[in-house]
Amino acid sequence: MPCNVIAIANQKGGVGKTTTCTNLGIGLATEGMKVLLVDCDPQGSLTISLGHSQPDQLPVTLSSVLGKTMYDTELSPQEGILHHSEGVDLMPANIELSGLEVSLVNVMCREKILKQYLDEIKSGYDYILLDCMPSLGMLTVNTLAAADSVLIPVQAQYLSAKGLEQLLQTINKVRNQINPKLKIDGILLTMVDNRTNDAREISALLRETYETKLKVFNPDIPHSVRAAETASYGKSIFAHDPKGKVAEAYRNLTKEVLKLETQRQKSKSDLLR
Ligand SMILES: Nc1ncnc2c1ncn2[C@@H]1O[C@H](COP(=O)(O)OP(=O)(O)OP(=O)(O)O)[C@@H](O)[C@H]1O
Repeated sequence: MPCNVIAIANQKGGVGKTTTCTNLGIGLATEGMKVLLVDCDPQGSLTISLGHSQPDQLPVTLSSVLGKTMYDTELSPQEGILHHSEGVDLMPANIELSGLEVSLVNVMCREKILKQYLDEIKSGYDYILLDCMPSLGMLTVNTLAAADSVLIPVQAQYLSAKGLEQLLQTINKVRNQINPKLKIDGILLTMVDNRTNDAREISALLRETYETKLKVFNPDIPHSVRAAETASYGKSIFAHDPKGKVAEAYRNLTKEVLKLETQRQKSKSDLLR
C-alpha cells in the first residue's frame, strides 16, 4: 500500500486538530498500519499530548530536519523520530519551528520543503498525519503541498463555519498551483454537545451546507471531559477511556478513513483495466 499523507487542517485554533491527529493516528496503528504523526505547529501541542511535556528540550525536532532539508545537509531516515507506547511514531515540534517558517520565505521551492523531507521517509509508513498549526501561513501551505488529502475538523460553532470558506479557498489555490492531486477527505464535526439546541442547529446547518460538495464524517465527535483530559496524560482516548463515546467515535472515524483508501485503490485499479 502506498503511503497516505493526510493534513489535519483548520486555521481556526482549538477545533480539535491535535486531538484528531492523536486518536486517528493511534486508531490506524491499532488496525495494523505503520503511522507517523508530524507536529507541524510551533506550539508543540501534539508533542506534549504524546507525553513530551518539555518540547523545547528535545534535541531534534521538525525544524531541525526541515533546516537540513533546506540546505541539502545529509539526514538519516529515523533522525529525531520518537516512538509512542501506543504504536505510533512522532516527529516532534517546538517553538523553533516559528523561526524556520520565517526563514522559508527566502528559500527556493519554499512551499515544498516539508514534501521533500516526507518523500525521504514515507516508504517506512502506511499513513503520515500532519497536525497543522492554526494559520494559513507558509507552514500550512507546506502541509497542503505535501499531503495527498486534507481532513478538516470543525467545531460546531457559527464562526468555525465561516472560517471554513477561507480554508477551502486556500486548498483550491494549492491544488491549482502546487499540488493538483490534493483531495479533501471530509469535514469532521468535533466537540459536539448534542444536549444544546445551538450545537444541534449548527451541526445540522453545516451538514446541509456542505454535504452536497464534501463528505461530512458520520458520526460527529461528541464533547466529553474525558477527551479533554487525554493530552495531560500523554495517551489516546482509547487508553484513557476505551468504552466512552469519544473513543467509539474515533474508532468509527478510523474505519471511515481506511474505507476511503480502499475505495481509492479500487477506483485506480478500475481505471487501469
Ligand atoms: N471531544 C472533545 N471533548 C472535549 N474537549 C475536547 C474534545 N476534543 C478536544 N478537546 C479539547 O479542546 C481543546 C482544543 O483541542 P485541540 O488541541 O485538539 O485543538 P487544535 O485545533 O489542535 O488547537 P490548536 O489550533 O491550538 O492547535 C483541548 O483542550 C482539547 O483537550
